[in-house]
Amino acid sequence: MTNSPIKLLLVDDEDDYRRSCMKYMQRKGHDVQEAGSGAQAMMLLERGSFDVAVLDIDMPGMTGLELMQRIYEAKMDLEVVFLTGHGSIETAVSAMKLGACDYLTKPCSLGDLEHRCLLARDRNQLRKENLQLKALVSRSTPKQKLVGESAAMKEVVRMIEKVAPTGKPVLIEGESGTGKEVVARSIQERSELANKPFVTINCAALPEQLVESELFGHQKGSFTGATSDKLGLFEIADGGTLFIDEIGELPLALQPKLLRVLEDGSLRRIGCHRERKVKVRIIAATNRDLTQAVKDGHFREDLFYRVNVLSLTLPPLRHREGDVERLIDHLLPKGWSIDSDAKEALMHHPWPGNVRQLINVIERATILADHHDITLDDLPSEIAHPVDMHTPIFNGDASHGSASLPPQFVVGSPDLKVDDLVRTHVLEVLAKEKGNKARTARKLGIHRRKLYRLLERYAQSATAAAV
Ligand SMILES: Nc1ncnc2c1ncn2[C@@H]1O[C@H](COP(=O)(O)OP(=O)(O)OP(=O)(O)O)[C@@H](O)[C@H]1O
Repeated sequence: MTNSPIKLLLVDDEDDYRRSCMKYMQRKGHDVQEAGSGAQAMMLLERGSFDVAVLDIDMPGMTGLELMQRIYEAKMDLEVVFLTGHGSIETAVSAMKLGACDYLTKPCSLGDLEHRCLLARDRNQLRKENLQLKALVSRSTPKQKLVGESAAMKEVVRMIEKVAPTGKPVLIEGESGTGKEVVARSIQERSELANKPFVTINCAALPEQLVESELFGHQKGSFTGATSDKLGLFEIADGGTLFIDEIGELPLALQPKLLRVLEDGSLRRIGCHRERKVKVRIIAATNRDLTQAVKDGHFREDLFYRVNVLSLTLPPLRHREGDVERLIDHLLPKGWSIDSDAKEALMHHPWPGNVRQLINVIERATILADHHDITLDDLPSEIAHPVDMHTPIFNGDASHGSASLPPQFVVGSPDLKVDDLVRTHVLEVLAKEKGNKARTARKLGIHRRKLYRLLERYAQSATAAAV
C-alpha cells in the first residue's frame, strides 16, 4: 500500500461528521473535497477527478445508493467506499453489487476509514495499470537495437542520452524510415518512465475522424458507432509516454485540444463534460518541415513550441558512413551470406526509403536467394543495375509528345498497364524527393493519405510477387 495522497471526495449530509472527517484526512495530507448532498457530489465528480469517494447511504434527496448508480452508469474511474448506519447492511450489500469496493458501519474510527480509502485507491490504481498493461501487450513490439556507428549516429545517441532523463517533450525529425520510432522507444527506455506504458499513434495512418477518438476517447452515444465508452490513448498512457508519429498530419481542428493536454494535462472525452487530468510525456515525430507547416498555416505556432522543447534530427541512411554494411550484417539471418557484388550494390544505393527500405530489400532477397547466399540476382534491378537518377525519364520524341521509357514501358504498347506507369512515376518522385512523403504528395498533386495507401499497396504487391 502506498502512502501518497488520495484524491478524496467525502459525501455526507451530517455537517459535523463530514467536517471532522475532512479535517482528519487533510491533516494526513490527502487532497479532499466535500459535498453535503448527492447533487452537489455529482457536480464535483463531473468537474474533477478523484481516486475514491466516501458516500453516506442515508441522505435526503439523492441517496448514496442513487448516487452510486449514477457513478456506475457514467463509468467513472474511481472507487466507492460506503458509510452505513446500523441496520442497513442489506443496503450496503446492494451497493457492493453495484460495484462499491468497501463499506463501514457508522460510527467508525477515522483511522480505519483512512486505511480503507488507501486500499480502495490502490485497487483503483491496479485497475488502471491493468488496462494500460493490456493496451501495452497488444501494441508492444520487441525491443529494437539501434544499429549505427557512423559519426552521425553517434551524435544521435549522444542526444538521446541527453534528452531522455529530462522528462520534457521531444520532437524527432527525419525522413521516412530513418528510425524515428526506434529512437522514441530508446528515449523512453533511458528515462525514468522506462517501466511505464509506451503508447503510439500515427496521425497519418488514421482517418481524420478517428484521430480524436483514439487520442482523447469518447462517451457512449457521442456519435454514430460510439456503442460504448472508450478510453483514449492519453488516458491509457497516463503516467507514461505517448509517441505521436507524423504529428504534422494532426488535423488543425484538433490541435488546440492537444495543446491543452500539453499545457496542464487536462482533457475531455468526446461527448463528455467531465474534465480528466493525465500526466503523459509526449514524444512526437515528423518527416515534414514543421516550421514550414507553421508558415503555411497548417500547424499552430503555439503547439509547435510546446512539442519542440527538445529536438533531435535523424540523418538519412545515405549520410551514415559505414552503417549500411553494419545494418546488412545485423539484418542477415544466422547462417546467411552475401557476395561482394551484392554488398557493394547495397552500399552504393542512395536508400530514399532509408532503413525500412533496406530491411525490405534484404527480406525479399532472402526469399529469392538459393543456398542461403545473396547475389546481385536477388536484388531489385534498380539497385543491382542502377540507372543515373539524373537522367530525365521523359526525354523522348517530343514531336509525339510521348516519353522514352524503359523498354517494358513503351507508351502505346498493348502490354503497358496504367497502374504500372503510375507506380513507376510515384516511386520515381518519391526517390527524387529523398523519401519525403509530404513533398512527394504535393509534387504528385494527391493527398498524403492517398500516397500512403498507394505505397502500402505497392509494398503488398511486391511481397506477393517475391513469394
Ligand atoms: N538504426 C537502426 N537500427 C536497426 N533498425 C532500425 C534502425 N533504424 C530503423 N530501423 C528499423 O527500420 C524500420 C523503420 O523504422 P521506424 O518505423 O522507426 O522509422 P520512422 O522514421 O518512424 O518511419 P516513418 O516516418 O515512416 O514512420 C523499423 O523496422 C525499425 O526497426
